[in-house]
Amino acid sequence: MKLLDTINDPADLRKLPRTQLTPLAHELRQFLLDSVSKTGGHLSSNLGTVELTIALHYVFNTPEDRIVWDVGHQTYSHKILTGRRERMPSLRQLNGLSGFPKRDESEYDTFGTAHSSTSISAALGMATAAKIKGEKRKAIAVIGDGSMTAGMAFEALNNAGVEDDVDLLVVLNDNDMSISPPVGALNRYLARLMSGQFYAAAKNVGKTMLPAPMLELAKKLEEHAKGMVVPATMFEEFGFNYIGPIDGHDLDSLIPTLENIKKLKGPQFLHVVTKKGQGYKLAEAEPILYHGTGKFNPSEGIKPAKATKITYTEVFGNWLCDMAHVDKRLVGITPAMREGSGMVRFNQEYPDRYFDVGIAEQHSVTFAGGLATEGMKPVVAIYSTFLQRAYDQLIHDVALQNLDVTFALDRAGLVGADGATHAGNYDIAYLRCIPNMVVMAPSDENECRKMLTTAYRFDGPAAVRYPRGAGVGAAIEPALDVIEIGKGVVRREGKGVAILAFGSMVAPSIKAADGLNATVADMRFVKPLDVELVKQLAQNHDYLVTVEEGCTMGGAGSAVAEALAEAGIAKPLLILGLPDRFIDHGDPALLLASVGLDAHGIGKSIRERFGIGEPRLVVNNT
Ligand SMILES: Cc1ncc(C[n+]2csc(CCOP(=O)(O)OP(=O)(O)O)c2C)c(N)n1
Ligand SMILES: CC(=O)[C@@H](O)[C@H](O)COP(=O)(O)O
Ligand SMILES: [Mg+2]
Repeated sequence: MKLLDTINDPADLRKLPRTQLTPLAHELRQFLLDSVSKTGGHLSSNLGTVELTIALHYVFNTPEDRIVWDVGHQTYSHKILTGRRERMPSLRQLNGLSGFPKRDESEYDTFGTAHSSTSISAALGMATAAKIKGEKRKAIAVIGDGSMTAGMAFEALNNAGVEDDVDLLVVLNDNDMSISPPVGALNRYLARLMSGQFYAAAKNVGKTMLPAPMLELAKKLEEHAKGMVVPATMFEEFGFNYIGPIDGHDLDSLIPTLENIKKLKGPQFLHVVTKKGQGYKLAEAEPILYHGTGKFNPSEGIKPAKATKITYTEVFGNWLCDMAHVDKRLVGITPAMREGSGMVRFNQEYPDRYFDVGIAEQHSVTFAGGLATEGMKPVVAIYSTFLQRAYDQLIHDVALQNLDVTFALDRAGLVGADGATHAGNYDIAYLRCIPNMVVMAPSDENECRKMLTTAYRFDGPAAVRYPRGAGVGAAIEPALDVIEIGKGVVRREGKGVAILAFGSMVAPSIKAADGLNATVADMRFVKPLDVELVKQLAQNHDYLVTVEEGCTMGGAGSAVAEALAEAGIAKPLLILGLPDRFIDHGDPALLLASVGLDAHGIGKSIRERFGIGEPRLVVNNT
């Protein structure tokens, strides 16, 4: 029997002798590779945290001690060791295991994560609660070097470092990678800590320039460095007891260190060094490719995808390069999502105008604002869900000053396997209420390109929101043409019912309209809304329907309702979109169908609401 099969919860793990942990790690790594290659998922980060996960559950008394995993994309080993091994084949599928920690999935998932850099704040909250309630337990935040770049992580360190009597441990899992290669001064600093050069530099500086007491300090630094218990200026300055760096794949190093830390009070900081993709050569060599995978054969590795339809992300990436070619003022900004946002080619072709600012959505928006004040033309490529982080910056630092920033909002609407945390359901509602903003939603790839150009040429803040994956397969015109701002187009003439569709919902609405003989308008603009078109459709039809892949509350349908009310038009109006609940992970088409946003669902909702019968089957008897 395999060791792994005997572990149904961490209590079983803690019964094993230390000598069995290394064989267990081998089994776990093999299980991960087999399992993720069949389901898809976040592979490299999980392969890199096998030993760390075993060590944490072995040393600490989970779930009594709380572990908060930052982002949570590295928690598959944690799921396997906490009673969910047999559910791994359902990972990220409808009604299956989530790809992230979820409080309602297991008591070991102490905090829901997926957006990065929240773990230290949450663990500090837990440690503080334990202190107030007089309960003895550790709260442990496990955070990656990429996630450590976010302001929020530093806000938490700043808060925690002065709390001498909280039982908090921050484990920095430093694999020298974000999704893409890591960026910024923090990364440089961590690299210096790891190489020990920092201490050599301190010593040299001490010898040549420093007065006697500082020389003494430099000597101490060197001594500590040799003993691997290194005072790291920055984390110590924040008030943490810094320990490390230690090898995060060496259980003989991890376990005694964690056992020692367990006895210490106050904020502790353990710096662990791991390798993304550890143990699977292909992932070690290409951690970016294996960060998030589909299904693949582990003995062959990921094969280049067969040419299928171009994705919206690629439409954006190509547009960005074309626009940069004709306008030297263009700068492209990504908060740590170069690959996902389609900016690899732009990075290669325009390295001086490409800015990966780290996982720093707030900064990315204000940085763009600053660039715009100087006449540059910033394009911020950002996932709809991550722009939520920068809402104040969007209002205060861009829109209020009417600055010329283009927002390319990827992953708008349901995203599928990543689930509710990553779904871009709210951007229409949160953008349309901001003065000065222009908000567009393309119905196909060609319209997307035109809208990006329109947003870019518009002298003010403008957003184009487009979904994950491919569109309808429309031919893309190479020209950089604009469309008229605030104008929709009628795509199908019909009678009785007019469907006012936005973005990705235009295609299924047209299909639905065939069975209803309804009119369909591609509204194109959420803001400014084409009020004239709304009035005209209201005049010529009995019923109006709006359809959007966004929350119905405050969304594009609400905009239409407001316009009708403003014009004093009373017309039966059905608003279709995403309901007022979080929608879990699963296949995107199934998810859309489950909320009635496929052609069948749209047609059905319209018939039911307005009492329109099924289309009669015409039988040709001749
Ligand atoms: C707020 C936010 N922005 C962006 C992301 C997308 N994202 C997920 S993992 C990741 C890289 C994290 O790097 P690190 O913490 O070092 O973990 P690793 O992938 O190296 O294991 C990014 C950018 C996110 N989840 N949350
Ligand atoms: C964990 C995380 O936030 C990212 O890795 C995310 O899963 C990427 O999503 P896409 O696959 O849509 O780029
Ligand atoms: Mg990392």
